[in-house]
Amino acid sequence: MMEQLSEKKFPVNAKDYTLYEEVGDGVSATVYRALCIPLNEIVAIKVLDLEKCNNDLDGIRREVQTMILIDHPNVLRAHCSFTAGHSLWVVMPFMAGGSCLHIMKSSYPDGFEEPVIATLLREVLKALVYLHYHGHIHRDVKAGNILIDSNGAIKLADFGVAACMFDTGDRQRSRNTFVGTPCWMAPEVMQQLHGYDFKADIWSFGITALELAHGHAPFSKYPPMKVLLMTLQNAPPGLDYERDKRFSKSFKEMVAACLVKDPKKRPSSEKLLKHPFFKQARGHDYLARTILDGLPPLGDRFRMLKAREADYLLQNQAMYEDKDHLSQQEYIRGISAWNFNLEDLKNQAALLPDFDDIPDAEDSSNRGKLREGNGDVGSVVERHNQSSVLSHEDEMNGNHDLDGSLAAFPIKPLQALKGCFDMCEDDITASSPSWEDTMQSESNQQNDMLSLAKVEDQDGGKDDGENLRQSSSLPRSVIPGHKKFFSGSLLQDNALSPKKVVTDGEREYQHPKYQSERNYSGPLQYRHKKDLGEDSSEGAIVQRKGRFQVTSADLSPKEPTSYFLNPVQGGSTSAINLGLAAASLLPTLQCILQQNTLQREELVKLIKFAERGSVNPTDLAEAGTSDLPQCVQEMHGVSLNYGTLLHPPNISTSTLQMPATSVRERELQSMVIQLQQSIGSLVEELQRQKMKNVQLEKKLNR
Ligand SMILES: Nc1ncnc2c1ncn2[C@@H]1O[C@H](COP(=O)(O)OP(=O)(O)OP(=O)(O)O)[C@@H](O)[C@H]1O
Repeated sequence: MMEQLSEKKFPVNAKDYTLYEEVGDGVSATVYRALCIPLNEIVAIKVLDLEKCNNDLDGIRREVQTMILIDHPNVLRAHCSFTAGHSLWVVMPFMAGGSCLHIMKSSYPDGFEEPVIATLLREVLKALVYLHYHGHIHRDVKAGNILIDSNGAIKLADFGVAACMFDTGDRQRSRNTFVGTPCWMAPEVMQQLHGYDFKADIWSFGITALELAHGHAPFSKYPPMKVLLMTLQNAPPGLDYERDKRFSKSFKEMVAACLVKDPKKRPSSEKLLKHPFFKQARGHDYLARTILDGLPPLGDRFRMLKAREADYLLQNQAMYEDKDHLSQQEYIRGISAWNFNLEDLKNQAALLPDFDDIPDAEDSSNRGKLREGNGDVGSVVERHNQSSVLSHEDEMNGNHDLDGSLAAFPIKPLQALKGCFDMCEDDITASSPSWEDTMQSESNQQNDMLSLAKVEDQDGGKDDGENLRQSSSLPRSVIPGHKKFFSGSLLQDNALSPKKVVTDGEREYQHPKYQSERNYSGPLQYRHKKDLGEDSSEGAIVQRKGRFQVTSADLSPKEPTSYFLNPVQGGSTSAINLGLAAASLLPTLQCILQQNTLQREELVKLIKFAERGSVNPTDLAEAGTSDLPQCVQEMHGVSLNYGTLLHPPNISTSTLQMPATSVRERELQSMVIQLQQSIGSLVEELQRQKMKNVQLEKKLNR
């Protein structure tokens, strides 16, 4: 099928297509059913508003390129792409069933039955095996990106084409933007301290399994900031409470194996594919018979869902008053498709109401298992940050007061690290040691290439390790007149950017075959170690640095981007609309943002410094210790004051004889609290300015 498609020449001109009804939308893209007139074929066209993604056009170009070159039956491949006015059109096969999220929303609000889930997930996993093998991290695995065609065939969609959509120039410069969707995002991606690899997709896969089982992802009712905190602090979600009785032990084990906070302990996609849970997976026709049968056409379903969303928004308008600069629609969508950075996240969260009063099964599931493995997180906050003391019940629920959470945020990464990376095997509460052990030893003995070949055989797909090159050559004919797009390697440029940052103490492998692989802007950022014979299941790090640790200079196109990008010249839509009055605020906002970023960088330095454990209490007592991070030196006076507060002269001898490590820990924590407070006030200021900006913008638009 894919081969046939690739033979066809899809025209790269808007006039050759007739757009029909809308069948989906994302952050800044709308998807239409359409007719390709010359080929008389129904297609889907994703129309991206380039004005909303002015800052990473090169990244988008690469993502589309990837989508075109991909060749696997379970991965949605683009036929071609081109610009039309200020939009980018991506032409794809039409997946008449829509996304699993849409199907659940319209017909299975409480999730699918287990055999359906196993069938869906096995197809997704095959896609991940392929992508990971070829060095891609999908980064946005979720039910909304699992598409199904009229025959029940499954394809994983969306290569982060929209991942940059929310990035403004400032955000890019802030160098700490996340991409992905908070509910599905792995803790290490949130932490941003050690880089992440393809195991991040395994976490998202586990969350997607829960989403398919319940009809929604864990924590999906919460604002992003809260999701972030809950993911970092709580024990991983799982299938282990009352309403999950209907699910088998092997399903529970499979989910538990994916949702381990330490990425090294998560199985690779290949290994996971051998999990007994997938034995119950069936064929395409089973899906067509079960979940597609009787569904209205995709366009009608989409219209109904939109109408429901609009109703909901209307009913809850009061809740959102004065917060209209937040995207209400996106929030109601269940925070799917939020691409955000830490600072924006805090700002957004500060403006959202607290939803803690909504009872939720996931919360109750967390009762009793919270703090396992990272039990000190909450207590540290209680000891050291009076402003963010949490009630016991809230803590047990993982339902921290939002303000408290915000206030406490900067202290958390330091603590949460313990939870994320020192997590013991107990995390896999329901996990069967027998499966894990068996898989581990099997995997160690097996030749990865052989097992991969087996997987591909099942698909009838081809993968002999040369696939990347083969697939690179396949679509050369797809876009006439754009050969330069395909000349040379798929991963042609930017790989050896002199600005590439390698995490301390860790090397970045570059196989000669992939030496020209890019190192930023999207999933093609990492290298695979298989060719070296290293076992990827042991967490071989293929990516040490995400696109968002790259400076704006790195992001400047390294080759002409005229392929589809001529209409866009930078400057966000909002900036264009601001007008003079609003523009006068910009320097202030930029200044605040810059300060904010600097503060954060200092914090990260501090955290890294603390991790290295090189701070010694006496060092802290000596002013001007030169090798301490700047922030430690600057905070020196504060640290001593806090030290006095924490250990007043009349406290007990046992406290005075506290081990050096805990003294050091306390001192560092007090510094972090100080930094946190100044960040807090900067964030507030930024927020005030943003509000003003929005009001001015509104006035101007009237
Ligand atoms: N080829 C397709 N056929 C049918 N429907 C599609 C197709 N591609 C996308 N859709 C629908 O459109 C929705 C949005 O598409 P897509 O995920 O690509 O946009 P996005 O802007 O990247 O969104 P997000 O950021 O939420 O993932 C999908 O969830 C799906 O329901």
